[in-house]
Amino acid sequence: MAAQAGPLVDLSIDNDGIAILTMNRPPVNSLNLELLEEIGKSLDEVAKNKTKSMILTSSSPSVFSAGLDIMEMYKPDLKRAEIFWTTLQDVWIKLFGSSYITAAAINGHAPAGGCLLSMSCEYRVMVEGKYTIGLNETALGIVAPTWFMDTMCHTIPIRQAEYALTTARMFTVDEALQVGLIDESASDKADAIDKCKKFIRKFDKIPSLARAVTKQKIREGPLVRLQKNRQQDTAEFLGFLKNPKIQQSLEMYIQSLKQKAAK
Ligand SMILES: CCCCCCCC/C=C\C=C\CC(=O)SCCNC(=O)CCNC(=O)[C@H](O)C(C)(C)COP(=O)(O)OP(=O)(O)OC[C@H]1O[C@@H](n2cnc3c(N)ncnc32)[C@H](O)[C@@H]1OP(=O)(O)O
Repeated sequence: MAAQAGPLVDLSIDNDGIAILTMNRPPVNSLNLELLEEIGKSLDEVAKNKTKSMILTSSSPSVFSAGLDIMEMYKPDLKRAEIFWTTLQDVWIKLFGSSYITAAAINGHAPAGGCLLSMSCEYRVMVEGKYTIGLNETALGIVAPTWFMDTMCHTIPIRQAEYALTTARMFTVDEALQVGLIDESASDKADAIDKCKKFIRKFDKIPSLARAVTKQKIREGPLVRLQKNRQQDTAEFLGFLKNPKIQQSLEMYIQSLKQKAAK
């Protein structure tokens, strides 16, 4: 993977007071520990500055995020793996449970953890193209954690979520629109950001405390479930990493990604 040039995230506030959080870990914004830590810090900053809303996007021209960095799971240092997993849990709790308005401008592929980040926002606009979005864990021989599943069930009907999760379904932009996995499509990133802003402006006349408490109450179930089971969830993740069969599957998957990239 290319050496990192520049900061892993960019957090800017536009003239309307909307925070734009851009992931910047080329080539595919795979979520390693350092990127997750930076996303977490940015979410803290948005909350601390009482910014009314945030749009999550990517600096890549074709990938929103490739999901978790597989190298964090392949033959890992277990201490680092534990910190990696708890940092991912923290990011999800901060984003899914945020009081400010959130939207994702999905300007490219969004598999697995990339799909999770976008589903944790309140609104999704995806750029048209040959991009796909979904939770593909079962195709890798992995069981998506319960909070990944909960987030999908919070986004699309449970019947569709069960079918998508068990079949590792990756949705095209049109399919995602049809099932409600995304709310709108856009012609390019600028259009996606504009559409996210239009969504955010819908709340101009809604009292912000009522909006925030309503959001947090409707999201309370999945949040409480993870908060109560955090240690067990982490133990399951570490147990999964110690399984030789899983390590073998990850090795094969890494090889297939590298072969595809070399073509
Ligand atoms: C019983 C209860 C058990 C509970 C246990 C809990 C277990 C849960 C564990 C894990 C959960 C995991 C969720 C995840 O997020 S796993 C990650 C899944 N992600 C993917 O499968 C996506 C893989 N990537 C792609 O499909 C493509 O890269 C794509 C995003 C579509 C972009 O395609 P393209 O632009 O053509 O880029 P390349 O494929 O050429 O890739 C460029 C280089 O980037 C490397 N790469 C890609 N994805 C990843 C990744 N996720 N992690 C690390 N590295 C990645 C790829 O190998 C290329 O590298 P190189 O240039 O060195 O060859």
